[in-house]
Amino acid sequence: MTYRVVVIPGDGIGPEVVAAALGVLRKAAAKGGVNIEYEHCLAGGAALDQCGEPLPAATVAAAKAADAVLLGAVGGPKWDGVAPHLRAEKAILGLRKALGLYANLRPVRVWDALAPHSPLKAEAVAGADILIVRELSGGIYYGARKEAHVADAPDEAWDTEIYTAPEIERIVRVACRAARLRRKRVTSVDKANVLATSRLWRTVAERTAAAFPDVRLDHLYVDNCAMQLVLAPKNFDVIVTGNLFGDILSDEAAVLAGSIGLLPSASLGDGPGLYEPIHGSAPDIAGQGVANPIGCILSAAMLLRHSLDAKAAADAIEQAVEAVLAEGYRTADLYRPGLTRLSTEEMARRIEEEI
Ligand SMILES: NC(=O)C1=CN([C@@H]2O[C@H](COP(=O)(O)OP(=O)(O)OC[C@H]3O[C@@H](n4cnc5c(N)ncnc54)[C@H](O)[C@@H]3O)[C@@H](O)[C@H]2O)C=CC1
Ligand SMILES: CC(C)CC(=O)C(=O)O
Ligand SMILES: [Mg+2]
Repeated sequence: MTYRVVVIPGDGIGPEVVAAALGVLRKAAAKGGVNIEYEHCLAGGAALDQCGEPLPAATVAAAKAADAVLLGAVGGPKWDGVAPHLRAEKAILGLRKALGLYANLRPVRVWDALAPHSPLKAEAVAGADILIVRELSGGIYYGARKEAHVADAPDEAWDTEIYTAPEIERIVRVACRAARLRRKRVTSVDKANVLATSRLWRTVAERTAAAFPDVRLDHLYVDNCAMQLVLAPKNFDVIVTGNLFGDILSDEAAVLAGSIGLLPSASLGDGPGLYEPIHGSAPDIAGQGVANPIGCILSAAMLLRHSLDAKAAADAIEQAVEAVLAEGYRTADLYRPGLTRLSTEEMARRIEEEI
């Protein structure tokens, strides 16, 4: 059988990390006997430049027909001035919606080789292993908003957060199922002391988790969670939360790992999955060959595991990443004197060799 993977490099460092990840994916797939055909598609600023819209219908159609999608990142200052409906970031939100991707899995793993160099206390982060389960197709990113993009100066704007019980139920179920394969703890994060959506979230989370008696559910307000994540990360197993809170907390959790360039993600629904590093297009370092490709490479491993049923190939990538870090190879974001500094491309080649 031949799998079909749509590749969307996007903007900024997106094409750099995707090229790196593709090399590693090809190597792991070849070694594991997994046949993959690739189709490159446009989205984001690159699509805006070439087609006049951030998410061409052809990209959506190709993604829907594929087994999985590998994406870099979209957006950047070049396109920040366009009308809101043309923003490059609309591509990512549109693609997630079109593919029905409601569950965003963001594993945060602190590699042994990196804990000693953490900006946080090494003993606090060493061994931390958290899975953030972020609701991805609802919440404030998708609610109605008033946004003035007229010539007159605006003096009011609003965004709306709507969550329904079925949306909360299905994401809490994902979190509880994931916890069963881990340390059987789910922390549901909300702002139920203020927000109506959060009070619904808490009630539905309780009700849903009751069907998983072997899983311990607790609740934290998001502000406290933000603090506990850096103070006592080892107290967390699975975190389940809404779209906005999950977006913010996962960037924060990247500090535990050492760099946002390390964190992968899988966005899952009932059809093809979308795999992307959690970072954005990093315009400040784009084009310099210094971006850390490991988040995108580990996203490719998640793609193999979740969409192509290729566990051995996924494991091979993760083991190679661990080995290369243990051997002291680092991109600029994690470089320290005494270690070996590699470019984006060199890091990918080193991981390929390790596989
Ligand atoms: N999924 C996506 O396509 C996302 C797109 N964006 C877009 O990306 C653009 C830039 O957003 P920012 O807020 O600056 O977030 P960002 O994640 O692109 O960058 C934040 C910081 O992390 C660094 N960084 C990010 N990825 C890195 C990597 N692989 N290796 C080393 N350092 C890395 C950057 O250099 C920067 O200092 C914006 O247009 C934003 O809307 C932001 C987040 C996600
Ligand atoms: C367009 C944004 C919602 C993308 C983002 O920051 C993310 O999904 O992490
Ligand atoms: Mg984000």
